[in-house]
Amino acid sequence: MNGRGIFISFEGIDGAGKSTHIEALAQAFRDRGRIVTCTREPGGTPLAEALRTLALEQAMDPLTEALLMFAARRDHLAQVIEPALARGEVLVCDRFTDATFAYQGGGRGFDVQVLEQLERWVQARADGAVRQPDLTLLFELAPEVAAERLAGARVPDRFESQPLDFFQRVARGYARRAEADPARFARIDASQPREAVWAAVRAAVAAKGFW
Ligand SMILES: Nc1ncnc2c1ncn2[C@@H]1O[C@H](COP(=O)(O)OP(=O)(O)O)[C@@H](O)[C@H]1O
Ligand SMILES: Cc1cn([C@H]2C[C@H](O)[C@@H](COP(=O)(O)OP(=O)(O)O)O2)c(=O)[nH]c1=O
Repeated sequence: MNGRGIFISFEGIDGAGKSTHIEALAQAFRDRGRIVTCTREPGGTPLAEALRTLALEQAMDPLTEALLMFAARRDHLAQVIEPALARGEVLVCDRFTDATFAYQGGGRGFDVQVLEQLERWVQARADGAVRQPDLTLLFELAPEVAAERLAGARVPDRFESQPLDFFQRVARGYARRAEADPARFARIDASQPREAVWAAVRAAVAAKGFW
């Protein structure tokens, strides 16, 4: 059963606990009869996954890194996100543009005005509006705690191996985005036990009237 298209993004620093809940949220929508696409950024199409590998493994200057993120996003929007929303499906995405503002803008210190221009170009919809998620679940957790959770959990990539102060800047970048658009964001205290975090995710989705 399809309804109106719903676009939900998961955001937060590495190790905040996003991946732990994404599939459960997708399943909860499926249990309510919805068709769900679970996807991620950078990635989600063959081209964008190739760009992801480059961005996560190769050293590059900050503008190149930002352009790769937006190039991957453009392909993902055109091939996957916009078609799924047009079909009235639910699209759950592990990170979207807020991650670029947090990691490239906050973490790397890249010019946020340039990112805003890229955002307007890359996310332009056919009707001229700028595509944004309908709901962004922002998992907030102290970088020290996230680093402890990640220690030993997986091999760190080029971002995960950054020092704590990088993630403090990333977290501030996310907070600025949330403050600028509070209606879109649900800020979730990710320091709670898994069950309490899951309850907060469900409550945020319910508060939007999505089920
Ligand atoms: N609420 C929680 N309390 C303690 N550990 C958690 C919690 N949520 C997730 N974890 C663990 O923390 C680690 C990082 O979680 P993950 O979901 O992969 O984070 P992310 O996708 O945000 O990088 C994993 O080992 C996961 O099992
Ligand atoms: C979408 C996006 C991700 N990133 C970074 C954040 C993450 O460290 C990394 C990959 O995200 P993620 O999929 O969360 O990594 P993992 O599969 O290891 O959990 O890319 C950016 O720097 N900018 C962006 O625009």
